[in-house]
Amino acid sequence: MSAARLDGTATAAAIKAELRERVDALRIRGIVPGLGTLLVGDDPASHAYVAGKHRDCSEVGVESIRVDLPGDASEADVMAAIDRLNADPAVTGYIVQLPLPQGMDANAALERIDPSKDADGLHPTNLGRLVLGVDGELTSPLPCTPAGIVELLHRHGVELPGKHVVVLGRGLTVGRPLGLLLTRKGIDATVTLAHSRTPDLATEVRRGDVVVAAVGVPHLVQADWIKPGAAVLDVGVTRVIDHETGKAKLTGDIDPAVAEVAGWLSPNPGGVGPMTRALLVANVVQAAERQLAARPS
Ligand SMILES: Nc1nc(=O)c2c([nH]1)NC[C@@H]1CN(c3ccc(C(=O)N[C@@H](CCC(=O)O)C(=O)O)cc3)C=[N+]21
Repeated sequence: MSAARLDGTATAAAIKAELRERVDALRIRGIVPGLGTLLVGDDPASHAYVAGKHRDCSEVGVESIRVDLPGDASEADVMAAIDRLNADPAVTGYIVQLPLPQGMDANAALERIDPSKDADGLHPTNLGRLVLGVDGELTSPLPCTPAGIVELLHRHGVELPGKHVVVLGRGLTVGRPLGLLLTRKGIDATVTLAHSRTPDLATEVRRGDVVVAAVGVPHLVQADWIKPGAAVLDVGVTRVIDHETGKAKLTGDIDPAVAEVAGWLSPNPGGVGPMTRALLVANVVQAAERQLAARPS
């Protein structure tokens, strides 16, 4: 038996086709959605991610506003760039690409973002609304990876109400907000949020009907940790040098043998990554729709 594929590439393509129609409808009403990205420094992985985001935007008719600062930019430079993105009417939503260079206060940067333009859903106001349970079409954005995971499961018919979801990792962009989202009314999962100080990960993971691994430890999750038939989502990415080719290879948190036990498995690449990007574009389009709704008629 081999797990069925949670195909993020195909699902993201379907979401982008739906978004294109919403973008066309906005353009008719005179609103052009635009995604801004603020990237500090020259980390090649971050550059590749940002380029991918702008590629997605061009596919759906969303404009791109790209701001790149050198690695030696000061915190004041970053704050000033954020203020300009807040003020730029062409930018309906934007992200500050993380991580910021060593020593820079990422939380201060996130707090400076206009919450109505927060395409990552990581501003404290929007994280607070996630806790309060305020969201929906015309209210506030959800963090992209958690929303992408829920959407990926939903569109493959994997039900969450009453299920036990084990999340590995408590990071700001995935684990922490995913736990909050999954336990909300309407999604109704029971969540175990495990992390590097959890004593016996294998025992925790064995309880999961759904397992989400977002820790960045290559092939951490073993086949004998998985309840047969469980849905397994591989979020982590680590660049590992392949000993045969000598080249860096993207390696997920899930051991490949898990495919023999799981009922569903998200490939990596091609799973959660493309969903994160599609939900980012969705947040930008939704921000533009909120602008339209707020416009005096
Ligand atoms: N403010 C902020 N928001 C983010 O959403 C954010 C961030 N900072 N910093 C870095 C992480 C990482 N991240 C990825 C998104 C998509 C893929 C993705 O689509 N990956 C492809 C493979 C790409 C490749 O081959 O290099 C895939 O999974 O198929 C990867 C990584 C968003 N992040």
